[in-house]
Amino acid sequence: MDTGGSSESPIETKKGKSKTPRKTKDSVLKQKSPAEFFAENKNIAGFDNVSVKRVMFDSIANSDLWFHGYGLHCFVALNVHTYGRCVDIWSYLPGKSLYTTVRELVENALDSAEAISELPVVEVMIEEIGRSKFNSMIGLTDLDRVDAELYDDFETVKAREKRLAKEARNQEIQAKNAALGKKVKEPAAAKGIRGRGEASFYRVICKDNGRGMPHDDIPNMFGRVLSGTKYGLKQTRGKYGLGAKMALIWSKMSTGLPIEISSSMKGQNYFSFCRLDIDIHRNIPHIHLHEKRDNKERWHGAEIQVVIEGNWTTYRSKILHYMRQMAVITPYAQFLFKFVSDASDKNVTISFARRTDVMPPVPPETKYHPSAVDLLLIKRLIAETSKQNLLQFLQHEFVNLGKSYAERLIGEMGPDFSTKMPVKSLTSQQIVRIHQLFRQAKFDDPSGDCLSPAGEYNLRLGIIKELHPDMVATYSGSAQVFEGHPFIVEAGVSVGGKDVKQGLNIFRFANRIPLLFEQGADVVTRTALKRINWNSYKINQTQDKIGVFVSIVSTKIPFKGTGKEYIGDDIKEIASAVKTSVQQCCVQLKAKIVRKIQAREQQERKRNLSKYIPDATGAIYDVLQEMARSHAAKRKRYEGEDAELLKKVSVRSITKETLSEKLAQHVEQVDYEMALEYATHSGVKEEPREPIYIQSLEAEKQFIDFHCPIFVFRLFQ
Ligand SMILES: Nc1ncnc2c1ncn2[C@@H]1O[C@H](COP(=O)(O)OP(=O)(O)OP(=O)(O)O)[C@@H](O)[C@H]1O
Repeated sequence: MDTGGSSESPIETKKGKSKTPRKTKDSVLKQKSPAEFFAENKNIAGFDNVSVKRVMFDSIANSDLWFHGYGLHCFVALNVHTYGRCVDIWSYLPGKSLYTTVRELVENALDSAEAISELPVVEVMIEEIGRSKFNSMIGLTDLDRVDAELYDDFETVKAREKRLAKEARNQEIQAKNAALGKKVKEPAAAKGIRGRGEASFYRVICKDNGRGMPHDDIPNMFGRVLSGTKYGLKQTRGKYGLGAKMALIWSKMSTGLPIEISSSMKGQNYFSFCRLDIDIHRNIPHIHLHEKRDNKERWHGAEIQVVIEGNWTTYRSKILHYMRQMAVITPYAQFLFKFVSDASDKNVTISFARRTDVMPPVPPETKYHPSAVDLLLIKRLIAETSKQNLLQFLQHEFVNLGKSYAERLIGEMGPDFSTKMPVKSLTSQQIVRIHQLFRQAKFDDPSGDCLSPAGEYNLRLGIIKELHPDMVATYSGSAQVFEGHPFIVEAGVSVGGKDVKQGLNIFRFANRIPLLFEQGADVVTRTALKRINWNSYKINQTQDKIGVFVSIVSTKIPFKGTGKEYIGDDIKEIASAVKTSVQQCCVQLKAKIVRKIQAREQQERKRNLSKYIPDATGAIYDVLQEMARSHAAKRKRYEGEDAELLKKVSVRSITKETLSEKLAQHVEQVDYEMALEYATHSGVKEEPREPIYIQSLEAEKQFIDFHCPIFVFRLFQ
């Protein structure tokens, strides 16, 4: 009989004995530790390591280079997209990790200093480590290459010839251009093919003056994924208990080196030193050294040191941009950033000085809002509460739930519930009922008391210091709520400035963290691009240099993903608050812009009018002379007759009307209205105010010579 040999039926051996069915590989149940999961999915935490390189198709298709350059261990896949004659090559190279490591350490440093209300001082150093140095650090002998073709930076004879010919051609073009007096581009440094095996290891050190860590907690804080002190309902930069561990996981994966932590808390006479790595499979710290050392200097804070593979060349500007934006949103902190390399021309030292001692208050921890909890959370709160009965539980574990409202809610829950019933005795169904009611009932919105926004002052200060704009307006909205979580949006809009490109320059901050990636999908970008009618505020969206700064703080920032890169556009409360805040800034700016336009127009008209200064001078001179003549005629009349009256003969006031009339008569293109307007703006009133008694003809001349330039100056200043 044919058994069919189906995979479901036991396999018959030749001797007719049955064998235990062999399970296919993918049906074996496995577990993964959180550390393993994040090691395999580093990209969700911002440790993406895929690089994309666009290459001319022709230049690689028939070339050995293709196979040598990308065909070995670095090659992952050839992207199916072709762009004209180019293809994208996706390769597994250390990418964003250096940036994310710096970011995670800096944010921890700031959280730590702010938690003890200490004005933060954060020092970051990235030291480039060449391959030889790295090898000697790990005790690996530096070997010379034997089989050169084995390496991904190997250049075939053909490829070398081609490159040299191209370089020679370029030089020739440059020389020709120079001879023709054309602009000559700086020749690019002779590239060759840069080996990916060159220096790409970095020691990252971040030191702060924060609160430090308790000695015994350090291993778990750094060696156990998803462990941290920032899980409560509180506005902090950190949230997931992941960042520092990801830096360690990446260091373990790329260099195999452990992380080193030095830390001391205020008043401690020792500091803790801990060197550890992480047991990825068990998600537990693997401690190499953990000891207390003498703290002679009595410093407090932490210094974290980690060695990772990375990419400074590509991420240099992102890292510096991040530090710069951090300085904008944290002007009360002092940052020192250093990049140190063996090639001293690559070294970078930047310090961002503290610009204010005004620090936002430490955000307090708050309780959950009834509309923001789910079933699991209610169960957890019940398990953790110290309150005995249902009424006390509702009153004390949630915000905006007073005694009488809690009693009304319990009444509404049904006959099975009572205020005095022990909260720990609630059944699963009863908890579902509470949850349902929390969803349906009305509650006052949570207040923003638990939030600590950067403050309009700090925002404005940061913008002015970093961008030197021509104009800036800021706005701080009141607390609002999404899904039971309070949030505050603050915004700043600037026009003009240093190093600002034309069009919209968007700066996003969430819980005082600058967000630099995934800009296109972010609520701030979308709002600025699509929902603000810039023209109506007299701002030209494409020509003006516009800075849009939006800072959102909340006990829960609805980031998309754990990488904290952007806030989606799908929460309507946030989208609308962002729009209002930006609009409010624009309204303020519009008033300034209108004033500026008017001043510019007036300036312009004056500039135009200044062409007529000589004519105007003549006209004014005429007016004054006329006055002097009439004065002289009077003098003549009284001379020898009435000495007393003669003494009183004065030069009468010149009025702006007289002046304007004369100007209009004598100055081409200036009519009476215009002259009057100018005379008024220029402050020409009655001149001279007091009668002037001129005793001689010489004095008359002096009067004219003195007053004529004054009028001209007033008119055209
Ligand atoms: N420089 C530091 N000073 C004091 N404590 C620190 C410092 N760095 C880390 N910690 C402690 O280690 C914990 C874990 O840090 P980690 O960066 O892994 O996560 P997190 O900051 O809590 O959250 P997130 O993953 O969102 O950044 C922190 O919650 C904090 O208690």
